[in-house]
Amino acid sequence: MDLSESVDAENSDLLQPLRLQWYYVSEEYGFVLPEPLEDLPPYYQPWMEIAKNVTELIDSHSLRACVQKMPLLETHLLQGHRELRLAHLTLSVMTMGYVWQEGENDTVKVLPRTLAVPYWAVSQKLGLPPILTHADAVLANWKKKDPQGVFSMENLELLFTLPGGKSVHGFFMVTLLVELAAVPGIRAIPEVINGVNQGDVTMVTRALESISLAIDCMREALKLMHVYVEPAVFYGIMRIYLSGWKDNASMEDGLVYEDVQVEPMEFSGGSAAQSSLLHCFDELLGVKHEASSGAFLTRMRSHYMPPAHAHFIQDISLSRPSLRDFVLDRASEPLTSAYEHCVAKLVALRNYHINMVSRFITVPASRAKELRLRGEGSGEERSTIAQAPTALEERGTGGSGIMSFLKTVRDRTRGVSVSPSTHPLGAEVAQSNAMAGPAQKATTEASLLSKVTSKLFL
Ligand code: HEM
Repeated sequence: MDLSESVDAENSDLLQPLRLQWYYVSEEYGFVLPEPLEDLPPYYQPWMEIAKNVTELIDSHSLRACVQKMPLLETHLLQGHRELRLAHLTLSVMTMGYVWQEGENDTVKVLPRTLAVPYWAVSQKLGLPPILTHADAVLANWKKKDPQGVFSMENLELLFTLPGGKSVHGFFMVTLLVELAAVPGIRAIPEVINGVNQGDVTMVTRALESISLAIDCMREALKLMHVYVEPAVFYGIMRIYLSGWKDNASMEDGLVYEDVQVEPMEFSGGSAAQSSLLHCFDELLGVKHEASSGAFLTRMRSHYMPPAHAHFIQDISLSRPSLRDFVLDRASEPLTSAYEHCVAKLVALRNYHINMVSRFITVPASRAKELRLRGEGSGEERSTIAQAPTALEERGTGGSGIMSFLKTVRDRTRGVSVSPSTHPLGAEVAQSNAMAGPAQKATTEASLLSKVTSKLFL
């Protein structure tokens, strides 16, 4: 069975012990695609040649012309899941470049058939949308320079890049390290569910302890974003290439995929909201999201993740009795404390992320506004922040109203606590609330790296 197919009913019967391999989740890599292919068969070289040179072609304003001259290739020669994932990534990189080559003021209404037809076919086979997703840009876009070496920023390379130089490598590879840091927590999920089914309090308690440790490691890995990504470059240059054509004022009508469908289609841009990690932890802990943020997250899950991973999340949500009910029912102090730690760590992670979004989006957005109003700024600012698309100013790449969305999601996470007034990690949560961007700047790269790599077992 392929990762793109849904898990069969027999396997997903939760009376059997839950296993990661049913859902193509790796014990070693979690949701990350193990050892992605680097090249397609020779027939697909026209795609590879353009996709490998996308940034240069954008710089010289010639990507659109190249794509229009590209031959229309068949997709039936693509074999197996990894070839399809590489094809999707290749076509996604070309599409984002094609649409946004001239910035927000000269977008296109039609994606030419040379790109649209194979892109649609590959997307259908994978169950992914025809736009760059987290599953492409992060999960399937990596290579170790030294295959025997560790997963570290220095030893990781992107297969494909987009405009933004080193910050693009930083953004995708730090996100990859967050995915990898979560793996022990993902491995512990079946233990929690199977432990609850067997009424084994000790097993559930231990598995929850692994999960809270893994969430801590995710937060440590996330800190590297401040070291490897320039906020001005992220905001002014990179962000547009991640953005989509749904709820986007500069592409109000969406995009016509030529020879696929006459009517335009709308798709959200790439975002780590499409990562399966937090969806899994939310479902396990019983976090119930508020209507509109919940609808956004459900849309990300249903349409922007590999289907087998979305199925895993769904099966976690369906497991009965729920973990939270089990914790309340058993009233065991170590079990309750382990559950509360997970909730608190997840709140702390979301708080950290909110502060990061403020540094990478809110602050540069207000500077960009100021520059536009006053027409000032250094040469560097004019070549980065000042270029930022105005349509994305207050919206996430997925089109959401960023801060209120993120805070609502964080508050709902906090709300799942079984003893909110006596939060065991109240102080830690409060501290992470107070840690705004500049404070983190003071943390040296060396100390961050040593902390993270010492926990990155891989
Ligand atoms: C510079 C780095 C980052 C920025 C600026 C950023 C920005 C955003 C924005 C604007 C949203 C709102 C939804 C959307 O627009 O798609 C979002 C959501 C989200 N992001 Fe990030 N993000 C960053 C890195 C990461 C990383 C590394 C992860 C971890 C894998 C992550 C995980 C999430 C999750 C899970 C959501 C959904 C909301 C939630 O569950 O709390 N983000 N992010």
